[in-house]
Amino acid sequence: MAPRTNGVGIRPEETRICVVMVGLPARGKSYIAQKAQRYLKWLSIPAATFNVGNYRRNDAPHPSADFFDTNNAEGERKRRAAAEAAVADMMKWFKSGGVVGILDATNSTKERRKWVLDRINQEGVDVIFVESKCDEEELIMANIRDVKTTSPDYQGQDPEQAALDFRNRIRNYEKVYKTINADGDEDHLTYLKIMNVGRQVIINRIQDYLQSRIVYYLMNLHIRPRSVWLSRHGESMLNLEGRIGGDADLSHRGEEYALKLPELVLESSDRPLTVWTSTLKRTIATARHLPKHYNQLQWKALDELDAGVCDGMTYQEIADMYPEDFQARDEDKYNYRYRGGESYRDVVIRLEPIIMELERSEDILIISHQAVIRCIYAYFMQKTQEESPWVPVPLHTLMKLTPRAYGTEVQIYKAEVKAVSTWRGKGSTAKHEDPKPEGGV
Ligand SMILES: O=P(O)(O)OC[C@H]1O[C@@](CO)(OP(=O)(O)O)[C@@H](O)[C@@H]1O
Repeated sequence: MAPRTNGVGIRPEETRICVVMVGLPARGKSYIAQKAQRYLKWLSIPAATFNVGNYRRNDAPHPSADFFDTNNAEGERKRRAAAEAAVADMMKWFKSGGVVGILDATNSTKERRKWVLDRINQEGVDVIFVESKCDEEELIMANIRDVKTTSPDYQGQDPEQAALDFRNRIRNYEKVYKTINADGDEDHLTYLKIMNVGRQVIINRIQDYLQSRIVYYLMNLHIRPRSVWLSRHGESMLNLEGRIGGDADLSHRGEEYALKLPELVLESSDRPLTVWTSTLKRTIATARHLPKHYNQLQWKALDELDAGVCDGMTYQEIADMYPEDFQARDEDKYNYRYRGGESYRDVVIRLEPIIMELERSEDILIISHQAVIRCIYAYFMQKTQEESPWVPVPLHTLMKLTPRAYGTEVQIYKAEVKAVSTWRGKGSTAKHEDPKPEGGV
């Protein structure tokens, strides 16, 4: 049999990349590492982050700033041992099928980068350095406040003291920090240098497909404050009948939701949003009462999962006509592809440009469909492929997702307009049933 890709163009058994983060503390490295990991896993590329700080904490849980002074021999030894332990674990993880390992540490000297490169190359793994360089005081201060005062290093300490100590720690790093290729003798390295979170980027010797995809994704990230709003369309005529797919109009209650939506949006935001809908009537109709000055854009990629030959059927009709398919879908809902239609995996792949554009943009409201919203929600909330196709996404509910340093905050706004439930539990052929309490929104 010909070798198969995992649907996103890579052959996992032939690819192993280590992304080595570089940069002073409080430059958003962990944020970048966490985002990259989440994105890759969402695309079914096995990815994991190895945070050297976590290894160092085993040996030095609450170090003060002078621990990080390069003249402190004991500190130096412990920091080096932590880096070694993280790299060793990553190598074990690669042997168990890992594809992209992310080494989250400062790696801020040439010597350390040389050591990391030699150590990792010797195992046959490619290295790409990703440096986050930032000299905007405001961004750095926000990072100090946001992340470091909640860091386990400063647990139980006065936040003001913690911030002061943390600034001294940064000073110690600054004494020895060398940006990549500052002296022109690191030109052989594969690297991406991101300045002031995307304002300027330098790319050097990026080699293959997966590396360029990672770089492309990271180039699109920004950390300006913003949120993403998600809503399904208002209840449709087919929802009322428990029929899937189609291109139906809104029901009477669906129209009511469309009228209520501007109010819900204004309650959740004081800035104008850009609205993205699918190309289907029910999402366009749901968006039509939003303020005229909101830009609107229709995306084919936001259309509902294509149910192929089952389009327009009820779950009962599918179970009667295609019993094996009905069962196969329940057994592996993420991978099951409707005859002549799509799987959740297919939807994720077609949503990739949406995610890329979302990362580049600021406040966006997406009005789409049950399966599509589940996939976008899974990206932000790190839902697994087993969980995501079953997440309840009720009608007439607006969700606001706000990316934070270590995850995504969710706020829910419910319009008080009744609607049927379109959630379906495993094995069930009910037209409408209440979602099980676990998970979802
Ligand atoms: O994957 P499941 O759970 O079947 O949910 C997807 C289904 O949700 C529905 C409603 O049942 O979405 P939508 O409300 O956008 O029409 C179907 O069209 C779609 O096939």
